[in-house]
Amino acid sequence: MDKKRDISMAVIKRLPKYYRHLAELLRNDVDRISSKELSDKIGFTASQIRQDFNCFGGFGQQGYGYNVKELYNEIGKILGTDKEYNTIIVGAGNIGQAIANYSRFEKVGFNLKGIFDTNPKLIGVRIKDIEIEDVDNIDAFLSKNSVDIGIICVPANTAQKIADLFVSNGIKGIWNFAPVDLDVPEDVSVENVHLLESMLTLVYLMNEQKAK
Ligand SMILES: NC(=O)c1ccc[n+]([C@@H]2O[C@H](COP(=O)([O-])OP(=O)(O)OC[C@H]3O[C@@H](n4cnc5c(N)ncnc54)[C@H](O)[C@@H]3O)[C@@H](O)[C@H]2O)c1
Repeated sequence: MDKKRDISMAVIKRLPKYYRHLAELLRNDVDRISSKELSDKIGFTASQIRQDFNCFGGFGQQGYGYNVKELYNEIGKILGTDKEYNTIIVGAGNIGQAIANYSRFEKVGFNLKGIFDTNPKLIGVRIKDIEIEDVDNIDAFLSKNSVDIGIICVPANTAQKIADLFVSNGIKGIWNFAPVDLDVPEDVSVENVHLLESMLTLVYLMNEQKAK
């Protein structure tokens, strides 16, 4: 059975948070946890948690609470962290370099394979063990290397061009940091990280609190 079928985006968006908290419980050698204890830890209500888990078959809660390791593995499978993903970054400026230097991604199976830019001052510079290449080499690179996720860290006015380049080379996942809505075919998934939108949400929430 396809467990992901008909699952709402709201539930899917909560899964990474469950996954992160379960990883912490595992690091702290916690074997079992009830939905009430998870609720105290995560902040979602216990009934919300049970409802979320029921979408995926309930994860076989028996007796007292959930088996943390099993729950962690199951949620990992649903999210797809039981596989590894090859990634490339296009745009090696502030954001691109920050992502390239963030070591946690590799620990959970996101393997950075290439970094591309147009700036001659950056081409040839190494970030960790990867040399930044000219973006003109990207077609050749992608014809030789299998890449799952393309990460867009270029200015907004070139982001669509880079997305088109990814799509034409068969990349099916795009992590987009540029503040534009990309136009891609249906079988290509895009996750936008629009920092300004996030900041505007924060400001809205702060002002709402003040108004109470
Ligand atoms: N830095 C932030 O805090 C921040 C916040 C929100 C959004 N963003 C967005 O993220 C993106 C990157 O931001 P940044 O601060 O890292 O910018 P940046 O100017 O530091 O880096 C952009 C890099 O893209 C390269 N580039 C330009 N055109 C290219 C092309 N066609 N192919 C390959 N490389 C190309 C540039 O040479 C540069 O190195 C932008 O769209 C920006 O709006 C950044």
